Amino acid sequence: MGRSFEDDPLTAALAPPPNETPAEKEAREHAEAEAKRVSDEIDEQLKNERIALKKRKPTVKVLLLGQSESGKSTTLKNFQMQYARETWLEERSSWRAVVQLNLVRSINTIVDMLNTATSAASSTSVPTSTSPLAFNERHRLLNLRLAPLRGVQADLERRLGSAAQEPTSSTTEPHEAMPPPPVASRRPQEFYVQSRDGWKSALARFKPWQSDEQGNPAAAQAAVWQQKKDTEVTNVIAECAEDMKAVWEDEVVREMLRRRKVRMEEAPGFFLNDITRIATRDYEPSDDDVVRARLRTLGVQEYSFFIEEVHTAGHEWLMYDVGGTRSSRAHWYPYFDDMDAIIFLAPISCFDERLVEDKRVNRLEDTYMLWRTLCSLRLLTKTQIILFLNKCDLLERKLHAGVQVREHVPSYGDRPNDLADVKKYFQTHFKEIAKQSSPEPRRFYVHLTSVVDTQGTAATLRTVEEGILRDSLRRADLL
Ligand SMILES: Nc1nc2c(ncn2[C@@H]2O[C@H](COP(=O)(O)OP(=O)(O)OP(=O)(O)O)[C@@H](O)[C@H]2O)c(=O)[nH]1
Ligand SMILES: [Mg+2]
Repeated sequence: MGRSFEDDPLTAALAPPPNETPAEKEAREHAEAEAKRVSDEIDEQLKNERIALKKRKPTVKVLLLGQSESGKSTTLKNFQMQYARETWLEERSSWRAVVQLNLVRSINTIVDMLNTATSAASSTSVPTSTSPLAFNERHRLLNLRLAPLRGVQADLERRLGSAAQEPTSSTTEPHEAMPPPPVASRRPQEFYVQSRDGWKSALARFKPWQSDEQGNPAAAQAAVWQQKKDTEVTNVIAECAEDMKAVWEDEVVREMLRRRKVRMEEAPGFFLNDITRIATRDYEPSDDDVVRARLRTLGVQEYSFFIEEVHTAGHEWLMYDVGGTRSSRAHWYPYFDDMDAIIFLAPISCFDERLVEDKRVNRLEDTYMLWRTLCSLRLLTKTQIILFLNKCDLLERKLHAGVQVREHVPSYGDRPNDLADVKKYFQTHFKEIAKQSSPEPRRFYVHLTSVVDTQGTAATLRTVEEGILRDSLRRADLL
């Protein structure tokens, strides 16, 4: 049986009092009308907010993928430089420590080799197929005079936030099916920083003193200590400038590097041709220096910036930069289902190199494998995937130096070993992989890039940005 009106406690509580006077009734009705007016106002406000929210464009999310050293962080730097100029300028001088570290590491690598070579030269009398390198007292002196740079490297590494752990090859045996070990795989070890907010927390230790830190004695003391350290490091580097230049430009050293098949110019964070400019007491990194500076990424790091547009209020962009070594790739997957676009970096100059973390694997083969996997994922059928065939400048340099693609990529066959043909071949190959592995037909977006060339990259980024935005808005409307 249904309950009567009087039985319902809520209705009873809201009902007017039974012995209400006309004045009380009038006051009550007035209060109720006022409450309704306020309630309607709130409803209207909520409705407007909902409409505004619907009108507001969604955040654009982009994931950068590719093997280690493919250029993901460098692409992100280009986006920052172009669209988050203020943050970029705030951070720029903090990159000095990274550039200094890159330079010092390169010199220490050469000095290490020189040490080994000079002691071997003085202790061995075994005849070699090539004439012995003509090391002399000058080389021994250079070794001695550059010794302080070891302390500088250790200090910079410690302060940048993490012990340097280089990914090592799981085996030293060459893979049977692979061509001989690549010349470019012998390179200086590099340094990485792991932090949730990417390079920000690493660079924070090198930020100039902020006036808003006044009144905080601990921060002030830390800043004084940091400044003292910065000055010490910079002084040692400046004092070694002439010797660094001498060792890098030395003909015997160059010959030693050639014989050992070490191509310093192709290594990440190459600054040896800029010693005179960088090894000074008042060195300030330029935009190009920051773009070329190498700091390896571990984990997944999020960066946000706002891109203004002429006809709309603009959009917030969230970019996710990931570590590309094999051990980092497990972290990629959770980010796949929420992205508007993926920019995949394929470094096509690496056709004759092997993975640092596994010397059995050719870097181009590894990139093909990643690309194939990405294109085949059902989860990504609606995600725009943009391919950057990157490091075209290094590709050109290699071809110019006479490296033959067909010796490392047998399917290249008898095609001419020139830049245009090689680029065309790779482009077609990646397109074919996408076509064969995609579960549904998808558009092939490709750009031939050298992301260290900031001007050229700026134009590419504008095209990419417009394409991603168009797609993202179309999908937002469909939802
Ligand atoms: N010459 C040349 N160097 C490049 C290019 N792209 C990137 N580099 C350099 O290659 C190095 C590696 O680039 P990163 O952007 O750090 O590579 P990543 O993909 O972020 O690597 P991980 O963080 O290890 O996954 C850096 O020193 C860059 O300056 C390019 O197109 N040409
Ligand atoms: Mg990176």
